[in-house]
Amino acid sequence: DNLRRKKGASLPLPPGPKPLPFIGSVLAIDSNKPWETYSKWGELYGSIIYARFLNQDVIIVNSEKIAKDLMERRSKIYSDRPFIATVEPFGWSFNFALSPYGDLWRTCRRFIHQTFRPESSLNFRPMQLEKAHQLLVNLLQTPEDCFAHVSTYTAAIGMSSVYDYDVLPRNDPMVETINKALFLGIRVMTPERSMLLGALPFLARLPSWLPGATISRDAELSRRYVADMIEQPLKYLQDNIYQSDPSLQTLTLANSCLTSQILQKGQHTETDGSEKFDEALRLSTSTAFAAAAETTSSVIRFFILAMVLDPSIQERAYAQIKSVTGTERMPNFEDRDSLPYIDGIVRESMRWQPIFPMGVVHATTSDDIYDGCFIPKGAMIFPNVWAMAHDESIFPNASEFKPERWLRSDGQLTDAEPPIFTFGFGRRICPGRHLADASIWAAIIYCLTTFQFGKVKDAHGKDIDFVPTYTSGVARQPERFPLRIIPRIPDLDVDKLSQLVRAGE
Ligand code: HEM
Repeated sequence: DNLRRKKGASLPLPPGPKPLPFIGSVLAIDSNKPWETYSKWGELYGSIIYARFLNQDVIIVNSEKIAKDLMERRSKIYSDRPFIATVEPFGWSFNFALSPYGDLWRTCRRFIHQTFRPESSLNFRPMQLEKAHQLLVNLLQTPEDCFAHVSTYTAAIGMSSVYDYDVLPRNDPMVETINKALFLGIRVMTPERSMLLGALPFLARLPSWLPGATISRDAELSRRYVADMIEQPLKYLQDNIYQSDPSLQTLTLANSCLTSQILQKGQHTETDGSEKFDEALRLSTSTAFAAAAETTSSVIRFFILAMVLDPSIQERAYAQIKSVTGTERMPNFEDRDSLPYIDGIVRESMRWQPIFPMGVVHATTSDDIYDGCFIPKGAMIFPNVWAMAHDESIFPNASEFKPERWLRSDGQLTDAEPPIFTFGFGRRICPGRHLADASIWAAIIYCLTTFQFGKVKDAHGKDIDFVPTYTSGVARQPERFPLRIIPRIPDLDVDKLSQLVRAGE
């Protein structure tokens, strides 16, 4: 069973566990934390593992080197996405991040790339700082809604960079729609869960009035929320995109936003007005703002969690900020190179608890041979990003949040590559990573300059400890935890905050 024929030669599949009958192999995996099972298998079988789930070939990759050998160096045949049974029922076909490797994907990817490549992403920095300022105002006024404010911050950046739409400072209806739309889908979009649903497809088709038919009801709700999430911005665009006389066709959107860039390009290409163009426009805009929202906010929540769990880190960070920019102004992007400890924090916030612990699944489009082993066409490739981020030979005491691991003894950043693998691999690597990195840096530096994050205290002034818990699904983030947010500046109010921000501009 462990041998496959290719061009007459028998090559072994990579080592791995014996296939269990029927759905047993999928059920044997804790779908809340599949990376733990795969890491244990790694100890037995090595860094590249073959497993068969139902009738599906799966290759699990536990090392960054092998992930890059396959998905980057051989990206021509490792860039497909597999069929994911939960995509359609949950209304997620809007998301080209899950589309097969083909023409539609290529067009969307090109659209996104032109707006979010490194040089173009710089256009968004003033807007990102403006939103970070709003985040501080929100945290100052209603610190108890911290989690919601972080969502608003990243959704605001997404909506602005994609649609030039300014969200309300709080409780924006579009932001609420995005959050609702993503919440249900994220939980079932893992390949393991989707394979189970694929094997038991009747679950997705049970009438929603049947007691216990949660999946079917969730799917129906998710479809409705996703439709709203796509419709609301489109309606906004229809109402606002052209100046009052549509025959003038003059865009009123900011030049730098994704929609405007695509439309300008579309007006000069043969695809203008075609159905394909419209579809690519719809897919790339809705994917970009959905992909920008909850991902970036999850990283910021992990940062806040790390600060609450070990307050000494914020003190070191604040000491560096004070020594570089003083206390009379907010730092800005030009200060970034002089604040290496903050970059250590940014990198740890990405690495410590990767928000896509199993990356996003790839699939092969041809047979391949790696290290003498056969890799079949159509195999799912699972990059175990968690294992890569917790590789003790690269990150000793990996479960600790330690910004210094990125720093030399003189306090400067080492030459090590930042944990880019948390953004994926090869031709599918996250095209929003430059925007995300700047959003995370801006939020972190603004927060560290302004606030201390701490545990809630009991009646005797003692910290109340808590055990963090996490959401599960294709993306992961901390569940709400109790915290205090204390301004560093005495009597800080909105006016003082504005002065600091203006002085930093
Ligand atoms: C910290 C924040 C973010 C993280 C950790 C993250 C991570 C990822 C990962 C792991 C993938 C899959 C890569 C692969 O298949 O190998 C991905 C894809 C994608 N991301 Fe992000 N992302 C983030 C923010 C963003 C932002 C801000 C945007 C907005 C433009 C974005 C847009 C996309 C798109 C469009 C794809 C699909 C790419 C494709 O399939 O070709 N992401 N992201």
